[in-house]
Amino acid sequence: MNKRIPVIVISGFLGSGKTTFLRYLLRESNKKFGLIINEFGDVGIDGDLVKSCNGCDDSDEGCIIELNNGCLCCTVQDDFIPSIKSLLNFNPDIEAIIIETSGLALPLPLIQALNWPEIRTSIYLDVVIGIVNGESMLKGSPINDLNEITNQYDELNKIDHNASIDELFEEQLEVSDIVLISRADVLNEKEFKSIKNLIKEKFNSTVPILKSLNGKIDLKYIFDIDLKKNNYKKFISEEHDHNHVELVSDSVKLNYFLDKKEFEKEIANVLSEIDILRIKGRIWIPKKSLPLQIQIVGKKINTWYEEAPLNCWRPIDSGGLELVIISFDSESINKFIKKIKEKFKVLNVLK
Ligand SMILES: Nc1nc2c(ncn2[C@@H]2O[C@H](COP(=O)(O)OP(=O)(O)OP(=O)(O)O)[C@@H](O)[C@H]2O)c(=O)[nH]1
Repeated sequence: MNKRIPVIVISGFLGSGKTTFLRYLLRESNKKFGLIINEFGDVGIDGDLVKSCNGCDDSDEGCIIELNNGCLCCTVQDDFIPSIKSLLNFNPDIEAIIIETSGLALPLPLIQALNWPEIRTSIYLDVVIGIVNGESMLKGSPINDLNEITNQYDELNKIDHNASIDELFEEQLEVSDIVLISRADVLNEKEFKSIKNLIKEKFNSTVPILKSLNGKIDLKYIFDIDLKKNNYKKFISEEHDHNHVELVSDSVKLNYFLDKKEFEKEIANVLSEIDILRIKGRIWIPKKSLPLQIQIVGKKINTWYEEAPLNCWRPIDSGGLELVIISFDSESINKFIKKIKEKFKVLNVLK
């Protein structure tokens, strides 16, 4: 009989640090993983960022499946089960499967699906990791700048998103066997402890709550069997609401010339006028051999040069930009795209 393959689930709100942790895990563990990367937005930036870490090159993509449908928990039958089957069929030598859920996915339906008859003889759920943005939790919310963002929507008399964000956050943490507090590098000891206590009290949690410094943790918590709690098991038979935080996303490609400094300055200016939840993508700067990776959470801008896979979009002979933008409503995304077209020396807009 075949050995069952362990499955590791990584969850956490948008921008909490899931891909950063996954990249660390892939680089540091000497294992062959199959990966399912679920993203919100039609351009797979996260998948591109993990390809180089997983030892897969462009000709070996069978071990990474990218699902850009925003919510794996809603497409279990159509996407998730076939993805698990395909990983197992094409990569009989994988030692574990890692699922990075989108920041909007409710982990419970996914966890329950791992027990479906079609796949449960081949795999088993090993550990659920919940990641929390430590910097934003200092302000009392899983999202950076939530107050500013909700003020904007209150003014527009739109919707109150707090309830569903809280529910999503709660479910992500309730089912976790390990909680990682990201951005521990920018927290002092007192701040880390206060967030840890808050999580412990709120969720009556006895699971390990660890510091994650740019994804770095002690990996014995992932691979040491004795430390695992199977915390999700107590929720497995419960009926849960399947309400979602309503978000929208769009993407933009532009041909333009800017350097790194100018880009960061201009984008900070745009973001001082418009609140956007999450932006990711890359820009190609003329004469630079590597693209500049762009990661923005709230107003926090992070950039670095790193290769992108050969099959991703690139401008032909000039500089260019490709961004995925995620927000609570399309109005602010449209405003954002309009602004960057005005501010940057755009040559043409590509769709
Ligand atoms: N300083 C610092 N930055 C971090 C840390 N973890 C993540 N980040 C940054 O936070 C941003 C978002 O991190 P990601 O790992 O892409 O977050 P994510 O949860 O995968 O985001 P989504 O895919 O949008 O849900 C990036 O700019 C990261 O470099 C950390 O521990 N410290």
